Amino acid sequence: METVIAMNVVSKVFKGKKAVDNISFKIYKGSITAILGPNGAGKTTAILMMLGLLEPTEGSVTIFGQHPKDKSVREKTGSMLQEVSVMDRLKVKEIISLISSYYQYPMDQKLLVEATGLDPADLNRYAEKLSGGQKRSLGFALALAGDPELLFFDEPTVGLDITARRRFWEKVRGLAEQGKTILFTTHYLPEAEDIADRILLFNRGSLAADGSPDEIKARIVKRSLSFLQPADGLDLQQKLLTLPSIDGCYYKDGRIFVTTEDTDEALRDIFTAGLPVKDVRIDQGRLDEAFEQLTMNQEGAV
Ligand SMILES: Nc1ncnc2c1ncn2[C@@H]1O[C@H](COP(=O)(O)OP(=O)(O)OP(=O)(O)O)[C@@H](O)[C@H]1O
Repeated sequence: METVIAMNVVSKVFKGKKAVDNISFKIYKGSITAILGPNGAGKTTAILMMLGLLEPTEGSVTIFGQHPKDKSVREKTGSMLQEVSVMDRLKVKEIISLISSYYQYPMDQKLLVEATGLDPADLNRYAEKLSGGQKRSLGFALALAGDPELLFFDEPTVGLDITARRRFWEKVRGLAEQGKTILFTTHYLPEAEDIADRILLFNRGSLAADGSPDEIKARIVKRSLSFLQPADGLDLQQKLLTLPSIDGCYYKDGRIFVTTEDTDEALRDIFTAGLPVKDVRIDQGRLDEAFEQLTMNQEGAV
C-alpha cells in the first residue's frame, strides 16, 4: 500500500494548550478516511497541518513523502475548508478559470461543473451572490480544479440539501475508485459510516480510535441496551451502575443507554435487582453510540 500521508508523533500547542497531542497515523492511496470527534477535538488543526497551513509544534507531517508546503505536494492536493471564501466582483466561471490556471494539468472545466452540480446558469453569476449551498459547490469545484491526487474536505456537506449531499458523496466515491485519496471531517456520523473505509476518532487532541466503521463499533458496542428515561432517571442510572455486568450508562434522546459486554447478563441483573425499566430495547450497535462511549470513557479517564 502506498503511503500518501504520514503524521509522525505530531503535536500542536496554542498558548500552552495542546490542540493536537502526539498523533501518529498513515493514510494510504485510494482510501476514504473520516476524521470524527467532538467540537474542539483537534480535527481542523490536524487538517491544517496536513495542508501545510500550520506547522506542528512537535513531530512531522509528510505528504507524498515531502513537506506539505512542497510545490510538488501542492500540485497534487485539493481542499475545501469550512469557510468557503469567494472572491468579490468575480463571476463563478472567472474564479474557476483563475484557480484552474494555477495548475499544470487542470480538470476539464465542463466536467468540473458537471461533477459539482453547479447549474451552468450560475457560471455567469457573481460568486458573492450564490447561496450558501451553491458556494460550497463552487468550493468543491475549486478543490477539484487541479485534478488532485489527494483531497481534504472539512465538514463538506454543512448547508447542502439532500440532493446536493448525495451527489457530493457519489462523486467522492467515484474519485476514490479512480485511486484518489480522500480525507474528510464530519459531524454527520451516518455519512462517515456509509462513505469512509476508515475512521479516525479524535478526542481532546488524541486519537481515541482508529479502524473501519465496523471495527470501531465492534470494539465498543456489540449490542446496545436502552430504556425509557423515567422521571427519576438519575436514580435509575445510579442503581444501574451498581450492577456488576454494567460498565456505564448515558442519557440520549429520552432514553438511558447501558454499556455492557453482555446484554443478556445485564438484563438478568436488571430484572433480578427489580429495577423499574420500561420499553427495553436491544439494538445493533450504532456508530454514534461507539462515538459517545469512546469520547465519554476518555473524559472519565482524565
Ligand atoms: N489559531 C488558534 N489559536 C488558539 N487556539 C486554537 C486555534 N485554533 C484552534 N485552537 C484551539 O484548538 C482546539 C482544537 O480546535 P480545532 O478547530 O482543531 O477543533 P475541531 O475538532 O476542528 O472542532 P470543530 O468540530 O468544532 O470544528 C480548540 O480548543 C481550539 O479552541
